[in-house]
Amino acid sequence: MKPLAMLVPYVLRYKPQLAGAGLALLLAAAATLVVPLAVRRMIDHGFNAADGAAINTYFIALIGVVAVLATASSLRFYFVTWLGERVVADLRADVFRHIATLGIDFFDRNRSGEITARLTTDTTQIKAVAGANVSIALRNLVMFVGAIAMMVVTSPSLSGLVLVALPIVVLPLVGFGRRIRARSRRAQDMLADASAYASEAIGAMRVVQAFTAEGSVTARFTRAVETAFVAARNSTAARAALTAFGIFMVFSSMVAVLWWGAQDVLAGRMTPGTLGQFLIYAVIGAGALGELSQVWGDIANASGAAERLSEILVETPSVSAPARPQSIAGRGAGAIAFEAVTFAYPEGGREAAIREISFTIAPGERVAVVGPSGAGKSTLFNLILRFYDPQSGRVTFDGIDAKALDPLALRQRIALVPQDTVIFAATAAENIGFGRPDASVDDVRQAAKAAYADDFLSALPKGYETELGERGVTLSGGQRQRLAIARAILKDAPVLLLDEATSALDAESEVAVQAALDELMVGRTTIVIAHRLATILKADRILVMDGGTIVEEGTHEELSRQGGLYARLARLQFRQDAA
Ligand SMILES: Nc1ncnc2c1ncn2[C@@H]1O[C@H](COP(=O)(O)OP(=O)(O)OP(=O)(O)O)[C@@H](O)[C@H]1O
Repeated sequence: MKPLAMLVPYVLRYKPQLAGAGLALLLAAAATLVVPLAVRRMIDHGFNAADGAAINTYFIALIGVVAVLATASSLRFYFVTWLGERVVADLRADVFRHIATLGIDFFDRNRSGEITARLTTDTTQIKAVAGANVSIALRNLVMFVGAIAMMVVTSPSLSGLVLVALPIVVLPLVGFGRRIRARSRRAQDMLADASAYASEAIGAMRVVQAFTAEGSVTARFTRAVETAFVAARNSTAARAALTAFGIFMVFSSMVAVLWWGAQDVLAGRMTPGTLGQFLIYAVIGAGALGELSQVWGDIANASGAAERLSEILVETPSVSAPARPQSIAGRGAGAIAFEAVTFAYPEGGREAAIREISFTIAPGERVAVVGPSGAGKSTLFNLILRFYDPQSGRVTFDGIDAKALDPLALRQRIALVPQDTVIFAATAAENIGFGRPDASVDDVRQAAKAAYADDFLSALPKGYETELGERGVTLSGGQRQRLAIARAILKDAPVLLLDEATSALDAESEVAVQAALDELMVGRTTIVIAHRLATILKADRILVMDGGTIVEEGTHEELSRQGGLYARLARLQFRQDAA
């Protein structure tokens, strides 16, 4: 049950509720255990006493006890369920916070659907346990211990018999619990697999339908669900066996003890009332043990889920700030340099994506990076943003090694306009203010104006407050690009990384996007992965990449004259649109 230990610090944050739950629990248990005492008195004295008043007192007292029991039980339920919900809410937030700090390589390695499943289904499993089941388990544990104690008080000799039988019942239960945990872990893994596949397929439904792949996608999902079912069935079978075993062992040993007690009563060594009282305690104890064995299964389940969560929590960010990071002066000048940088992706096999690359870009310089597909252009961006650290060489920002910087401080000084703009399910204003949540409405509007996005944004049904993204208005390609540019303008960073879209826009959008970009590039160090001739012509310098190295460097005229890779690309590949 070790994985569940991770929950302890979470539960301990809420000591008052914990104390409330504990108190209610003890009260309820005590009330339950008082009842048999009254029953014995009734059997042994009550029925042959002529005094009806005594009987009445017993019954009234009994109602009082039941009232305490009812109140305490309801309080226990409330506090414990509250704790479960609270702990899981905290846990979810913590796991997400942690995920957000992890290096990009973590997201290369793990499917996003799989991570989401851990955040949702695994935590739900834990909620069931941290809430209701712990409550049931604790109640039954207290009841069990209480019942045993009262049995000893009632009849030490009969209790001795019970205590001998106990280990025979309990020890196998523990073994079962282990088996269940392993199986449940597997069931959760399979389920996460299925949901990861579903979210991938649903996200790509356009492509799925365009290729009429509905059938094969559905078949694959069905298979994944089927595997998850088999895993769940195996785990359930183990739990069912546990339940049968638990109930049989508990009740058969009780019957044996009862038979023994009956002999004592017949021989006159024990009053019938005492046996009755003992019997009720035995039923309570046995019932508690039976329930415990069921809950044990649930707890084992949750333990599997907790294990999956802790695997995420122990992941350490591959890129993090050094103990004492150096600081960039003020806003930063925006000088970028690569010094003999070699880098291979963690998942990319042994082949380096870039090799021994060196270049210097002065503040305010405008550099175009060109090269065939797979040359390593995007990898340059990944290293400048410090999504990864190079295996050898250094990447510097204003002369400081990126590894000596806090990645947050570094990224705050870089604005990225990616090839495909991600629009979040949020309002247009929130989408633009993404990198600067504190920006005022006015700032957002200014940025949108500069990005030539104000016209179409103002024309939306609710203007800047219109919901965009999955559940809202869909923007056209050119509009999305201008929104991304507005986002970058608002961020106002000294360095701009621009991954030019390969797809052509219609002439009018193209002009707007180009004008927006010109606005954005003013006064910033700009590195652009260029696909358009117009962009390349405006660059101060062109870096030509091929196979992970820089093969040519110069201006358009110089490189065209050389008649190398650039001249060939310029002829075949760069879009020569107007503007
Ligand atoms: N996350 C990754 N994990 C493993 N390998 C990667 C990863 N990203 C890129 N690569 C590999 O690194 C090499 C360089 O890729 P990169 O994306 O930098 O090329 P590019 O020049 O930007 O190409 P394109 O113009 O097609 O986008 C390629 O061989 C690619 O397969």
